[in-house]
Amino acid sequence: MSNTVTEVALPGVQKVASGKVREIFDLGEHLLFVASDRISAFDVIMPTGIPNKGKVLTQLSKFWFGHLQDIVPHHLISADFDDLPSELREQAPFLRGRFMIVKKLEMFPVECVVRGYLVGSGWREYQESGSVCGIPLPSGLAQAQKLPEPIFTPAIKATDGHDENIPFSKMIDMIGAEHAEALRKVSIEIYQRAAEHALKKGVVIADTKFEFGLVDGRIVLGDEVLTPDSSRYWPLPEYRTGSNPPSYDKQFVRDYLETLDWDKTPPGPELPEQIVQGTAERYSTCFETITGTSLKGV
Ligand SMILES: N#Cc1c(N)ncnc1-c1cnn(CCN2CCOCC2)c1
Repeated sequence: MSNTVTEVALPGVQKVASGKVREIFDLGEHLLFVASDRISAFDVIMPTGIPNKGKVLTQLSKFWFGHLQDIVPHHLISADFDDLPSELREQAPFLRGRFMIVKKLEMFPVECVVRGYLVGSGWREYQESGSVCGIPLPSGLAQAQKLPEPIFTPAIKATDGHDENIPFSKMIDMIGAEHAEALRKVSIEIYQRAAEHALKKGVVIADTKFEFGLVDGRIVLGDEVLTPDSSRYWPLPEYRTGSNPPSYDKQFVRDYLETLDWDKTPPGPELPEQIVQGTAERYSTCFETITGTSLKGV
């Protein structure tokens, strides 16, 4: 069984990008996205992986791409093992379930963030200014309160790797008003569709980040989509306003790390087996709750 925590290298395939938990490879006509089992907490990658995390996040993206394709086309071509090139099927069996073959897009250099609830950096900014990313909000909102309407708060990837919120006016300067307005509209629409579906299943999707690109001048949804890595997932039964609600997927890890004398800088501490197994169960339960299907057999 390969180690799906360390960076993936694939025979005869060029790696074009590497992120905290994913790698991107060039297959020639298409790209190959590979999701590892790495997990980060407090922006630090843990040395211990979560079994099947990469598979869960890949299969969740596949589900959401299908669920949203009547609103916006997407870049996913296949996540089926049989569609991999034969040398990868033979030499990288660990890819099963944790990869996406995607169309090459002309990417917009903007992260399209939609916030449905007042939490995180948005809550901190609201406390100081009564607004989020320059968007004025009603007074008297509580932490984690559902916003009257979802808000669109674009961001760019700063040189240090962190996300930097930008005003919508800067997004217009970067990509033009027509594309900026189209991305804002479609981002809010697909967030609302997904949040409504998840809520019926007992899950709050508080906010999320989309990425888009162009193919033949048409807007196409890229990246991963509506996963617990790109979104805040909260279990509805534990949702309360007035504090930071527990994360559906990462709370076990966060609570454990808070018991340690760790300064939240790398390297992260090893995770005990019961934290690993409990988190793995949360991810597979999350997948089954959202999709209504089992991960077995993927
Ligand atoms: N998805 C996808 C995709 C694709 N389907 N085709 C070509 N390239 C990419 C690609 C490669 N890297 N990234 C992340 C770029 N982000 C942009 C916003 O800012 C953060 C970084 C996307």
